[in-house]
Amino acid sequence: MDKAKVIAILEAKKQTFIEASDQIWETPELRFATNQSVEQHYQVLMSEGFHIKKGVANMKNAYVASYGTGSPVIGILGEYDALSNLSQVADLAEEKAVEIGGNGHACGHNLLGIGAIAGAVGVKEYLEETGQSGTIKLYGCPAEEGGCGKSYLARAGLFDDLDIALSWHPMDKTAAWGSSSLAVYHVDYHFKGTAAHAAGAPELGRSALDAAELMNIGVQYLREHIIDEARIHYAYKDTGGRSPNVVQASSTLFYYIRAPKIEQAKDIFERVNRIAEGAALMTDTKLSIHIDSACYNYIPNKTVTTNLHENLKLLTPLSFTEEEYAYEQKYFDTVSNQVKADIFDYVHAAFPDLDDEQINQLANEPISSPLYPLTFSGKAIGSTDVGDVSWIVPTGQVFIACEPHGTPAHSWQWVANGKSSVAHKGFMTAGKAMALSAIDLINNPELIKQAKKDHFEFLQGRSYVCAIPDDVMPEE
Ligand SMILES: Nc1ccc(C(=O)N[C@@H](CCC(=O)O)C(=O)O)cc1
Repeated sequence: MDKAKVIAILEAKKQTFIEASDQIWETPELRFATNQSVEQHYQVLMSEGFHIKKGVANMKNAYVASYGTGSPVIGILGEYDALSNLSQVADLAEEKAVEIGGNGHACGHNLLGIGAIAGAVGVKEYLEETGQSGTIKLYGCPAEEGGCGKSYLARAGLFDDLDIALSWHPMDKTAAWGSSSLAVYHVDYHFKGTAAHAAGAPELGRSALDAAELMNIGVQYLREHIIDEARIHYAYKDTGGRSPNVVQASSTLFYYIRAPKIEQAKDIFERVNRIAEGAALMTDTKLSIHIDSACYNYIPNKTVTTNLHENLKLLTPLSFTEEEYAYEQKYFDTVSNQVKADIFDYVHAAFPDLDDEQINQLANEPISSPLYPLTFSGKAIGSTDVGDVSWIVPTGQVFIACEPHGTPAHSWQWVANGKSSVAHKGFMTAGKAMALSAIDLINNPELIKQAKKDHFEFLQGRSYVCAIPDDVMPEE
């Protein structure tokens, strides 16, 4: 069975995938609470004859679906969680919530998970028809956003029997993913004070809200004295209530502490802890620190990533209809001139042989069509729990342009675009790329051997130890 046939089989199933992806878009769920979203996955996987193990690694909405027998064992990683406060009307080119304060699929995980399923189905069809030895395992991973679901799967050893892992992410450009990501610690800082009448007896109150504010100020001073690449952000989970006339007796801050390497993130985490202790001392409150989750930096495997790049060559440049270009144009019009200028520079750097007119043409596409050259440098984008997987097994990923050019992840534009035909094309391209690579890997044991060699060279004797303490369990 050749690659063209796998592509044709996937195209024939496109409508089923679209319905599941759109349905997940309609019910955006956070972190581990992806109850309805995972059901959409189960329906498709059951109808495709996968064997599904539900509720793995203490996460009721995590699963491993497999098909086939024997080696090699190829894993594909899927996600389906959304983000809070990013509700947005579909197909609308201005910011407008469906439900104010509601959740939204602003990172495209409705597409990500279904693209992963498409990839796994492509491999299944191939194994079925050729009768070759090989197992495809699809991992249903909740809580990529701020929960590190895959780190829990990793801690439970669920990736240990894989030869290779593959994944993808929606993006505004298409490329094999050769850059790293930031390691991150997610930490709750909880302060406990004493309530008292804020006018009548303030001297008897000890303010946990003051402690939280002082901690944030302390961290603000820390930022100058850490490495440039580090990132520290916070959200208030509890401000101690809505009554100014009560000295607030509790507060909780949720911090993300990020750096290129896990050891660097840990070092900064420990410095932030000392600032929190200082804030507790200053306010005479009690502090408790709780690691919510953590994940490693991503290590792109050279052999696997290069193979994905070769397969992307077969699937690019992406082609879109006039209607699709017009549809994406309305979002592209919301992008600032500064960002557009940055895109010009980016295209110029990636394709140095093009003249200005050609660069302008590519830079002004409302949805990006070309395959970008493969590089193993480049700035780390955010964090991802795929990082943990990449320390255990050689891992490769692709970015597929399915989002409006120049718009960032976690934006209303990504939510609005999430049920468009461009978005659907994107997950189909991703599924095909992963299926084709898996097929190459199944047919070329040498590739897998080389990928493992790269992996062990990178590790240099280090081994993966999950950064989440053993007693921390996934929490909704
Ligand atoms: N290709 C991508 C991979 C991850 C992300 C992303 O935004 N991840 C979240 C992960 C949050 C986390 O768990 O730390 C982030 O960085 O804030 C964005 C694009």
